Amino acid sequence: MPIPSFKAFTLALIQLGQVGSNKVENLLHAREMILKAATGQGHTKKPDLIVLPECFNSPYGHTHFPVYAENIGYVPGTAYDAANSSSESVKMLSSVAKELKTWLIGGSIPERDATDDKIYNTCTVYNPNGDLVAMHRKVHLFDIDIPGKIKFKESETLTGGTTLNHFDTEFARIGLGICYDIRFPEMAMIAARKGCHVLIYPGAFNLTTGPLHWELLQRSRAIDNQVFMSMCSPARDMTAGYHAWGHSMVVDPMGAKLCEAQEGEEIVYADIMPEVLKETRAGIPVTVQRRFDVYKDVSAD
Ligand SMILES: O=C(O)CCC(=O)C(=O)O
Repeated sequence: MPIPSFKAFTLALIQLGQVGSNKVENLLHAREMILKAATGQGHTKKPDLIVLPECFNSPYGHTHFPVYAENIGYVPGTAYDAANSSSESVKMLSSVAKELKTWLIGGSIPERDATDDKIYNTCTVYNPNGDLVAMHRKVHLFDIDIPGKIKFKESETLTGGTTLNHFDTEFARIGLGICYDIRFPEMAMIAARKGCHVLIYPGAFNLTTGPLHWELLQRSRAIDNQVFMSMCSPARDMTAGYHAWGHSMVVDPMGAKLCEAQEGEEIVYADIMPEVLKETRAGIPVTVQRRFDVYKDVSAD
């Protein structure tokens, strides 16, 4: 597929709050917030692409994933009827994308694959006709144990995805990842070498790793690859079982922050300007200075 030419566009990140145990309410609230984000809320431009956070329809926790998991049944490259999907979340996302005529990254949801009964942490993407055009299953599962601070083991109920994914819009090629995927620079590197201009990872860091790593990792991936990088988090809820860091943000190819949410429910916007990518790559030409004669291109598949 030819890489689309990179044009200016506006990105909206929904740092979603009120994600509780009632899925119907979670979906209704997410829909309301997508409608709100689409108005632009006084930002200079209305958004072309709206993003939800990781696990937006269910509480975050490995015991919840099997309970909230939905069958999606999307096979990339084949026809898929999102309006009549067996997934309630897919139906809602598809219909609101179509209603608003917007691109939409549906954060992530727990997905049960009917063919192998495995559960994945899955991001789906919709075009302005409401078609489901891309899907990413979190590749790297969040299994960490920092004594006295945080222990989390997604692999107790989830399986890691096995594919890397991006999608094309009329304004950019966009690479996908989910949360912990950002700690693996190879993934971002491969996406950038495949021509992605922007990388978007719904995520939900925590109060231990968030303060030190959330921003640093995004700025690092942006600078490594001279791309725009963004992560969209749920709002922090201290009554929930998992305390998300928040601070959804967009970083430009120089590593400068274009916008950042605080901890609560909030929608933030960023204007993505292709000149910044072009100027960064011209001024600091690392993309053409690589020494693959000295070391291998580790991003090559
Ligand atoms: O990498 C981290 O510190 C947090 C990752 C995480 O929360 C996740 O993958 O859901």
